[in-house]
Amino acid sequence: MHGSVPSTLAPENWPFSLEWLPQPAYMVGGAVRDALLGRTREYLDLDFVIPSDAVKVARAIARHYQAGFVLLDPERKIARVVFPHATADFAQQEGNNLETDLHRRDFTVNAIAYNPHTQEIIDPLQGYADLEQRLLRMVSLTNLKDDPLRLMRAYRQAAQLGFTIEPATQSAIRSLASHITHVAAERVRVEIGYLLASPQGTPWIVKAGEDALIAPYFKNATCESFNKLALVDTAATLLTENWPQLGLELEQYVRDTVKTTWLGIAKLACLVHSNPEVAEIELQELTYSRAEIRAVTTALKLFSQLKLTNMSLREQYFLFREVGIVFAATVVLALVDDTLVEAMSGNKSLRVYAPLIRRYLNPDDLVAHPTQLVSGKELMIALNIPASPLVGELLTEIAVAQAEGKVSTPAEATEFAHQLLDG
Ligand SMILES: Nc1ccn([C@@H]2O[C@H](COP(=O)(O)OP(=O)(O)OP(=O)(O)O)[C@@H](O)[C@H]2O)c(=O)n1
Repeated sequence: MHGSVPSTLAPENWPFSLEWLPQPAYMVGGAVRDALLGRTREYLDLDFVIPSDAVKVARAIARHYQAGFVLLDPERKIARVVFPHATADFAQQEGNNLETDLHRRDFTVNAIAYNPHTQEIIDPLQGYADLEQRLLRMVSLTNLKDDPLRLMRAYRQAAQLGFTIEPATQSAIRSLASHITHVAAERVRVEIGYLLASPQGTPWIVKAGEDALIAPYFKNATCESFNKLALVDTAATLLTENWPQLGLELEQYVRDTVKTTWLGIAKLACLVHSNPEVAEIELQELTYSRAEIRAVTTALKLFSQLKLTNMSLREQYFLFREVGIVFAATVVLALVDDTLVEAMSGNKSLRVYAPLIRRYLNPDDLVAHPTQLVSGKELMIALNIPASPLVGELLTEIAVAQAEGKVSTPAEATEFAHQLLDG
């Protein structure tokens, strides 16, 4: 039918032997879709449908290969086997036959099955034709309604695959938009995370916004907020071209479990309410981690300070202390703001931040990266003072003096603190 079956589907490339699968058994979902598209995946993520005993099969494979086993859904009988470089999910077939199972899925391109025993492709919904046209077409409106996360998955998959959403599907999504709030916020957060993670996601999160899927989470986001997302991508490219090290930082994840890069943090800062307290509530509702919430609110709070010219060394010291590792994301936000406010050419605007960026990237710069000349304990002994907030204040003043070049040795630092006390 579609020529030869791609070799990426072949059991030789699986983390387990075909012998472990009963007959019949089917591979479905993203792995089949991507193989037919010729897309290679960094991480192998296989989905199997088995008419009966799916959990039992998964358990046996996990045991034999000493792989991890997770019972994902005891009711629907779905289990996961986690190999060092791959994951395989085994689900009990829904309904009496494979066709019924495929008819319950989200989009036609995700409803193509492959039988590894016979090497047959089973495609009752003509998903292959949609793959060729690079179209995401719903299986049915009812299916979208049954699991409204699928509304958001459409935009995310369109972004990742470089597809478009078929017009009737898009209308159906619009008509069901209010259903998105029936889905666990955590699942929505994951999809939004993908859309914010790369420039390919930007036009699609804008579309999701136009189709009323984002408003329930970011109630105050306006057209301007969405327009800023593309500016974030541009600003990040500009920074990366000029300071590759800063570009690398933007790609770093804030936390491994919640997949948000610093670039994602800058984009979240564009969508949330400009008041950090309201922003915090919005992000909490989407189940963002505390580290991520703090990153967004810090960037929001500090980006305008980066623009101040003639900042004293003292002010710069406190700015770096507060901004910490959110620096790159904060510069991005400042650049975006410049573009909006002054329609400046990027390069001209970049120059404003160059001195701060150079400090940040220089590990020996004492304003951005102070070292501790004396510890609190040493100070307490040398000055004969008890533990109190005063010790912290003295340490800060020493660090500022060091940044200003007034002290550079432990002895000078102690003497400086002595004078402060006496004065
Ligand atoms: N809300 C969902 C989630 C998944 N699926 C079905 O389950 C398959 C596997 O889901 P998942 O692994 O989440 O996504 P993939 O399509 O494999 O794609 P990706 O790896 O890009 O997320 C999908 O292809 C689709 O057939 C669905 O119908 N509805």
